[in-house]
Amino acid sequence: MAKKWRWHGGPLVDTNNIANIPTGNHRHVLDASVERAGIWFGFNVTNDHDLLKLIVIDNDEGNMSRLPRLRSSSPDRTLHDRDAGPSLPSRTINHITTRGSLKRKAIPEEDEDDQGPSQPRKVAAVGSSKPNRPLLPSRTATNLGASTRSGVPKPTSKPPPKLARGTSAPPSNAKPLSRSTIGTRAAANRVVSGSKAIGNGPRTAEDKRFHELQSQLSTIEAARAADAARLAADMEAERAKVAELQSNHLTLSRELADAKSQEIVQRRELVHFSDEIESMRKTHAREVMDLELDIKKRDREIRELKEDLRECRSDLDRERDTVTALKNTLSQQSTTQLTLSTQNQALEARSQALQSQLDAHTRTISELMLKLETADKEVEDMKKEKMESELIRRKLHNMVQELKGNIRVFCRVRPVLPSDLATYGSTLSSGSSPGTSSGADLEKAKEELQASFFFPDSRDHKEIVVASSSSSATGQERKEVYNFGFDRVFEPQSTQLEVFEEISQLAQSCIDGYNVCIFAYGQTGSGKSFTMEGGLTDTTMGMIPRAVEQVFKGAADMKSRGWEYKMEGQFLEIYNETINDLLGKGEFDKKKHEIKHDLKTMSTRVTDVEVVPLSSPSQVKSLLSIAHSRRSVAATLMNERSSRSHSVFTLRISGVNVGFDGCAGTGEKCEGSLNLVDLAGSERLNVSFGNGVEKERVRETQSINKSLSALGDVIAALGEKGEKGDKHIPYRNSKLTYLLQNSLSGNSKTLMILNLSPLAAHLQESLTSLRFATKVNNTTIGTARKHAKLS
Ligand SMILES: Nc1ncnc2c1ncn2[C@@H]1O[C@H](COP(=O)(O)OP(=O)(O)OP(=O)(O)O)[C@@H](O)[C@H]1O
Repeated sequence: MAKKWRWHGGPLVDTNNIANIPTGNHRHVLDASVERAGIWFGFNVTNDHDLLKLIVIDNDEGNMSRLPRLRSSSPDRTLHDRDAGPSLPSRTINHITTRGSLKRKAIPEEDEDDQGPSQPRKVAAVGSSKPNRPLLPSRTATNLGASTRSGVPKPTSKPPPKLARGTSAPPSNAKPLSRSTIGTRAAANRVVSGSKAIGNGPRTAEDKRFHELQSQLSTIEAARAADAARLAADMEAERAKVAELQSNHLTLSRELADAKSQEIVQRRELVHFSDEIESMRKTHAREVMDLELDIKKRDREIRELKEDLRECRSDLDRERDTVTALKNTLSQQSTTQLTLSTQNQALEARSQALQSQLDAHTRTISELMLKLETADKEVEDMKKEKMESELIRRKLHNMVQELKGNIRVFCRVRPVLPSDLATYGSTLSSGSSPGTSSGADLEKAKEELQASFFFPDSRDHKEIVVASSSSSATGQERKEVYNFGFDRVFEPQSTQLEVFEEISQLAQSCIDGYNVCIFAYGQTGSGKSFTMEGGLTDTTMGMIPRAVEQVFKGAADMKSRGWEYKMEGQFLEIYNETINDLLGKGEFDKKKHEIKHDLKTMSTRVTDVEVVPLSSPSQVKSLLSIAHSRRSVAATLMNERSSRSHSVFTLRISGVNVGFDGCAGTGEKCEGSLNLVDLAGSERLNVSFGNGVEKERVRETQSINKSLSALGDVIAALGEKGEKGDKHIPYRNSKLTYLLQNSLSGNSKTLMILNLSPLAAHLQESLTSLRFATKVNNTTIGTARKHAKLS
C-alpha cells in the first residue's frame, strides 16, 4: 500500500521511495511527518543519504490512546513493515517527543485511500524548537526501530520489545532516553499502565519495573554515547565536505572572476562593436545622404534630359519639316540641274572659245612685259638724267640769283589804315570821324593823309617816286621829287602772296644748301611784322610761315630726286643788345646766350636756346604764337616790346641724297638756313620821343639805331670788300650783325624788304629809310657759295 508523505512545505513523497527523498535545503529536511494507520511519524533528516530520524508523534493522551488501536490491526508489525517503505535505522529514531513539544500538522494532500474514512486525521507534531536535536525513542519508535529492514543499520542495542496493545512495559531495545524524557516517559508509562497497576497494584512490581527501566536507560545512554562518537565522525566528514565545498567555492569564485573579466572583455568588445555600429550607422547615414543627393542630381539630370529630349523632338520635327522642304527643293534643284547642265555645256563651248582668246592675250601680255622691261630701263635712265638735270637746274638757279645779286632790296608801301584816320583824324577836311564817314569821305581823307608816292614802272615794278613839298627859309614852297629804284617795289594794294612769289626762290636756295637772310626794315608801324609774320588766314599769312611751307614743299619735291631733309627752328629776340629765347621758358633779359659760328660749315649756333625739330609747317604757326605770347608777357603798356626789339626766326635745313626708287643716291649733303628778321623800328630819337623821353626809351632807341647802323656798316663793308678785296667786316659791332654774320657774308643770299608808311606825316622817316635801302641795294656782296660736300 503506497503512502504519501511530505516535507514541511514540500511536495508529497511516496513512502516507498523514502530512501530517495531529496534532501534539498537543509532547512526543508528538518522535519517531515507521515501518518500510517492513524499514527503520525515525524522525521528528522540530517544528511542526504541515511540520517533519517524517525519521530513517532506522541502528541497527547488522546492521540497516544490511538496507538494501541492502530497497532491492534497489526500488532506485530512495525511501521516500516506495514508500509513496506524504506527501512529506517534504529539510530534515527532518537527519541519520542513529549506531548508538549510536538505540533499538529495538517496534510490536506494525503491519500484518502491509505487512511480510510474511519481513521482520524492527525496533525503532525514535527520537530521542536531545535530540529537537529536527537529525539528519544518512544515505545512505538522502539517498535519501529526493531522492525528495521535491509539497508538500514541495525541498532546497537537489542531490539526493543514489541509493544502490545495496552502494554505499559518499555521496549527492551529502546535507545537511552534523557532523564527528563525518561521521566516523562515513565510518567506516561505509568499512565498507560495505570489501568493494570490499578488492577494489580503491588509495589514491588513497580520497583522492578523501575529497575528495568534504569537498566534500559543505561543501555540507551551507552548507545547514545556511541551515536555521539559516530556523530562526531560524521561531523568531521561533514567538515571535510565543507572544506571541499569551500575549495570548490574558491574555484568557482575564480571561475566567476575569470567569467567577469571575460565579461568585461566582452563588454569592451561590445562597446567597440557598438562604436563600430555607430560609425557604420553614421557612414551609412552619410551614404544615404549622398545617395539622396545623387538621386536628386539624377532627378535633375533626368528632368534636363527630358527637356533636352523634348527640344530634340521639336528639333527633329523641325528637321523633318526642313527635310521635307529640302526634298521639295531637291526635286526643284534636279530640274534646275538639268537646265544648268544644258547651260553648262553651252558655257563649256564658250569657255573653249575664251581659252583660245586667253592664249592670244597671254601672248600679248608676254610681248607687253618685254616692252615694260624696256620702258623700266628707259625710266631708270630718265631718272638719272633727271638727277643730272637737277644739278644743272640748281646751278642755273644760282646763276640767276647771282645775276640778280646776292643782296637784294624790295620796297613795300602799306595801305592807309582806318587806325591811321583815327590817329591823324584832325587832318580830316570834313571834320567827321572815320566811324561815321562815308566811303567816299574816307577815301578822300586817306588821300589827304597819304604822302605822294608814285610807282611809274608799271611793268617791272622796280621804281618808286616820292614827291615832297617844303617851305624854304624865304617862305617859298619848294617841291622836291625823289626817285628810288629797287629789285621790286610793292604798291599798297599788293598782297602777301605777290610778295612771297618774289622771294620763294630764296626758299629753294635754302633747300639747295645756301644761307638765306630776309630782313624787314622800316619805321614803327610801317608793316614789318605784317610782312614777316602776317595774319592767321591764308591771305594774310606772312613770309615766315609761307617760306617754311615752301621749304617743306620743296623738300618733299626733292625726295623724288633722292634727297632727304631734316628741319629745325629757333626764334630769338635781340632787345637792348641782349638775346632772348622766344621759344624758351626762362625769364626775359636774364639768361646769357652766346653766339657760336662754325666757319667750316658756315653755320651759327646760339647757346642755351630752344631748337625745335620741325616735321610740318603747322608747327611753325604754333611756334609763332608761343613767341608772340612771350613777347606780350614781357611788354608793358608804355613799352611795346615788339617795336623795340629785333626778332630772328631761323629755320635750319640739312639734307642728304640717299637716292630714290631703287636708284642709288649720290651721298651729297647740304646744310642751309633761312633767317627771317623783323627789325626794330628805325625812327630817329628826336622824332619818336622828343627831348623829354624817358631814359629807358632813349636807351632802347639808341641800341636800335646802333644795331641798324652796324647793319648798314656791315653791308657797306661787304660791298667794299667785293670791290677792293680783303676788308674788315665789323660784324661784332652789334648782336644783330654778329648773329647774322654767316647770313650776310659772301656765302649767303640776303633780301631786305623796306617797309614804308604811306602817311605824309611819316614822309621824312620814309625818305631816310629809302636812302638806307638804296645804299644797301647798291652793295654787291661777293658770290654766294653753297655749303655742300660729298661724303
Ligand atoms: N600791307 C598791309 N596791308 C594791310 N595792313 C597792313 C599792311 N602792312 C601793315 N599793316 C597794318 O599796319 C599796322 C602796323 O603794322 P606792323 O605792326 O606790321 O608794323 P611794324 O612795322 O611791324 O611796327 P612795329 O615796328 O611797331 O612792330 C598793323 O595793324 C598791320 O596790320
